[in-house]
Amino acid sequence: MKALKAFAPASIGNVSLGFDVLGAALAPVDGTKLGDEVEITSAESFSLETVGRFAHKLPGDTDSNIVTKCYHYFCEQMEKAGKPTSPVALTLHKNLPIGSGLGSSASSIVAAFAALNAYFDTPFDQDTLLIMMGELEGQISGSVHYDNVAPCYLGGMTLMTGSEAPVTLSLPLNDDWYYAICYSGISVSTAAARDILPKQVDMATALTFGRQLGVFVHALHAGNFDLAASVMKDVIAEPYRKSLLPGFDEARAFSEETGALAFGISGSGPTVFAVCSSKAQAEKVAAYLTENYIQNEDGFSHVCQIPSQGTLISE
Ligand SMILES: Nc1ncnc2c1ncn2[C@@H]1O[C@H](COP(=O)(O)OP(=O)(O)O)[C@@H](O)[C@H]1O
Ligand SMILES: N[C@@H](CCOP(=O)(O)O)C(=O)O
Repeated sequence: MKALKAFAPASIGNVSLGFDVLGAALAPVDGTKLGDEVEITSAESFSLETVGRFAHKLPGDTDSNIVTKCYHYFCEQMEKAGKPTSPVALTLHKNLPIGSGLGSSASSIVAAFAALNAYFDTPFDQDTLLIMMGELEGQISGSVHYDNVAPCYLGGMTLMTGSEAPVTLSLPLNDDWYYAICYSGISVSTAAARDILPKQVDMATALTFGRQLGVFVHALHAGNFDLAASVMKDVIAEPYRKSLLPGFDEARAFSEETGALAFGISGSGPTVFAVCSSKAQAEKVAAYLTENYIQNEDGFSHVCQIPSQGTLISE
């Protein structure tokens, strides 16, 4: 019987300065597997089983699970392409909290599509699959954005092109940066956190956004990481979203006092991240966040780096 699994890591959407166009995969340095996993095997009829730490927070009915929607969408696309499918049994290991800002829905979507594509002998190329992933992410959050699905699938830090081929570009990574991340334990709906944003930005904000993104990309390619860090500021979403995040200003203040290079909201929150120039500094910020930013037993902190590996397929 054919069987395989796909692990898809957590990710930071926006990375502060790139609303909807910049994202980064995350891997805890202690080896914790932070991400969802989908197992796939042949079956008489389609089924989805959900297990894992956050499975109990998923919608009760299988049809509402985004993984089921991925399966049906994948089969439709296969039919359009004149390729055969067969029923499969899926198991979703829901390890990421929902509404966390860690790309939880993206992780399930990417793991599902990657598992299906591998199981059916790679009928779709990378860009086609990314477009399918973005479509499903859009169904959940209210608008198509690739800043979680792209790094989750491909790894690294990815910049969206706005084009269909390639959908995304990989940016150079700084191996010396460590990311202290902390999920507070509360849930923030991405769709709701998008709804509170103004539909238009003023000229000054647009100019700052464009300048920062241009400088950031240049600085990474030039290996000038201090310059890159200096423009990691969110002028689009943070001013509106931080009101949803108890303890955000205090956490930023501590992070800055400790010498962190940048601090911001991961995706639509409540997870926050600090970019640190050493592992020891990231550990110090993570310890503060654990003590002061976590609100309940669902919360957690990790010291992470950005892995160059995204989704991993294994037997
Ligand atoms: N496999 C899944 N993983 C995450 N969310 C799912 C899944 N299936 C369905 N959902 C629903 O999709 C929505 C995801 O909310 P969202 O705020 O976008 O989460 P996140 O920001 O963590 O991706 C929730 O209403 C959740 O119940
Ligand atoms: N660019 C999106 C990212 C949402 O990330 P999530 O992890 O909160 O789903 C946004 O900022 O709305």
